[in-house]
Amino acid sequence: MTEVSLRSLVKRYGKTEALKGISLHVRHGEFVSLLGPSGCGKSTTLKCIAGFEEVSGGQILFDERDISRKLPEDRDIGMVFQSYALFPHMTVAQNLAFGLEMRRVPKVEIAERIARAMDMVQLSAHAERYPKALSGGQQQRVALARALVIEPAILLLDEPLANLDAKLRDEMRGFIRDLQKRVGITTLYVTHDQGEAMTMSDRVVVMFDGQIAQAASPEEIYDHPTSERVARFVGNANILDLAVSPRGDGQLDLVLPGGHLLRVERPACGAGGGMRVMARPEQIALTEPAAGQIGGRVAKRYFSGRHVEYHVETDVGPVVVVAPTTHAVREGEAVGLRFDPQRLWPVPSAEAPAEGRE
Ligand SMILES: Nc1ncnc2c1ncn2[C@@H]1O[C@H](COP(=O)(O)OP(=O)(O)OP(=O)(O)O)[C@@H](O)[C@H]1O
Repeated sequence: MTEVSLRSLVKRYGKTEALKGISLHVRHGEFVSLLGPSGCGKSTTLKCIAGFEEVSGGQILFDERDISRKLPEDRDIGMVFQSYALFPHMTVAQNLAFGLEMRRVPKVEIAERIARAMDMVQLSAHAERYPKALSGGQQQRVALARALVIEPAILLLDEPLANLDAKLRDEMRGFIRDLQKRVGITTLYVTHDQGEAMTMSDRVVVMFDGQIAQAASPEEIYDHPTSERVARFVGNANILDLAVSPRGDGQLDLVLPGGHLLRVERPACGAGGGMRVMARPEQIALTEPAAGQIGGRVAKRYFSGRHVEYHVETDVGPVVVVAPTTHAVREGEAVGLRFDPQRLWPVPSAEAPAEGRE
């Protein structure tokens, strides 16, 4: 197993600075997702690690070895792309054998390793088929087997599920994660799908504009985003403009329009500057009007089968609440909203007014 360290990595394409000095440490056997909108530099990061792109500055280390200048074939990586990139004129077994033959692995061992890899991706019966005789999901499993059969130190996956339909994508998430755990291989996974990143990863790295905005566990990213932008990108977030007053004991007082006072933890990321308050839709309770900390009126109601989403007009602006389907509130009805101070999270905001305003 291998650790990966990126140190102040810079990549320029002409005048475009695709990576603006990113630093990241990926531990032995860790599954880390790079998540962000199109053009934020996810694929460029992976290509630099793989050696398909030359870095413009900074270092890439595998364990303590600086591999920034090594050729891709000398980096000991396995890679899977969005397009399956299997050789169409070769059978599945031949596709897997290719990388091993290049590495001059003895024939007997090649056969054993192919058999093991095919078993790992549960496709042993398909070894003699050609790629076109396989479904998209099966082809992607072959691509995984081909990446793993060379027993690389690191596995790099660039949007491997993007070409699959929604149901298959869900199945493949679990499949890839289980396989990665079994093999115990250090893995970097690129996706713009936050559901994928959250369900599969030990750690999620959120990137914007060639920089890392936050790197943390899925739970930490979801509950404690370090900026409004991360809060909005990962899951649904109500960002509320409330009067925020810092206290001496490391907490913050939030004052609601009706006068209710909520005391919340002051996040380390909010040391100075403006603050807004994040409330996740499923963490707000819908009540009778009199029982709410603030009042509102249901403007829209969307039933999704699993839950109901309410868009509520309130004194602090529109608030989205997700409630169980047992709630039966109609559009136009007056409601109350209750916030759990433990679940409210202040986020620094460039645009928000300074702390302490009334
Ligand atoms: N070969 C290239 N030549 C010039 N600019 C490039 C090249 N590859 C990437 N870029 C630019 O670098 C930036 C980062 O691109 P990158 O492909 O890493 O983004 P991404 O986050 O992977 O996006 P996507 O999800 O759309 O693939 C973008 O502004 C892109 O236009």
